Amino acid sequence: MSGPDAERGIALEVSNLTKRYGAMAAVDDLSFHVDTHEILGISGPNGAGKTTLFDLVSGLTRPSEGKVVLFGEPITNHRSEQICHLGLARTFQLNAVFDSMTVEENLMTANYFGHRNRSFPALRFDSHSREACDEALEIVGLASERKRPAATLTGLQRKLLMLASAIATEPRLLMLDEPVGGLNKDEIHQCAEVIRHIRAERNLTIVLIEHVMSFVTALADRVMVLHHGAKLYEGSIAGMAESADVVSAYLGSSGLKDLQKAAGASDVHAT
Ligand SMILES: Nc1ncnc2c1ncn2[C@@H]1O[C@H](COP(=O)(O)OP(=O)(O)OP(=O)(O)O)[C@@H](O)[C@H]1O
Repeated sequence: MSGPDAERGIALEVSNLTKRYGAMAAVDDLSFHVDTHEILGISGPNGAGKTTLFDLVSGLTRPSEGKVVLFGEPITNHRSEQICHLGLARTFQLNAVFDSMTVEENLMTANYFGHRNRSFPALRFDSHSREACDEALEIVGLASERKRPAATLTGLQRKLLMLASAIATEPRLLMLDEPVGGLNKDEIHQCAEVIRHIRAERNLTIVLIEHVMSFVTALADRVMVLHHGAKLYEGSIAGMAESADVVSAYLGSSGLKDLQKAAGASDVHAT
């Protein structure tokens, strides 16, 4: 770590970030920061700009304006693989694993290309990639599936493989885009436990986008709600339920009930 942000214990600092598509700002002059070892939950209505924000921070999309600093290092306009090598890994809403590879090949490939620069694009797995693969398999509970082709995994296992692939790059900041979308209640609980375990084991900072309130309340230290690309709310989960703006633009009365129920009934707590 280097630079003033690192000294202040800030993992990610986003300043005045904007992404315009024609006349529409998908992300609109957004500023926030994430402390090291914090879990920040991001919610908001469909089309609020959550995934675009992840794309901007992880280097998949270039910003129109603004600045992104990762562990004290400016990364605005860096390429995604450079950002990954600096310690930021992300997952995607939809399946993003190599179906034709086995589980362990997926993970060794993630480590091989995601951990450091490879000038020669050939797959020659070394002992470091094998160790990173073993550890990632263990941490998400997929060790018994290591030889299976990824295409044969269940929906939950594919989500866990995507998570393990991100872990295999040995990140310091993990960004998860709707990690439990499409999963049932038990699977959501299982994923929350895995993520809690990962944070504790790896001392990670995590930013997660999720609509499932039971999951957000189980894990997040703090939440930010986006609307039309801008910040509608930032603060505690309890405060989110009390924000008239959040209730009217996002939660509605049924979402508010879900949030209150989840906050009251959560049996998985952030460490
Ligand atoms: N490449 C693009 N070209 C034009 N418009 C885009 C592009 N990518 C995103 N948008 C628009 O930007 C806005 C924000 O989209 P984004 O996917 O970031 O929202 P989101 O909050 O992640 O939504 P969801 O919860 O449905 O995933 C939407 O209006 C979307 O249509």
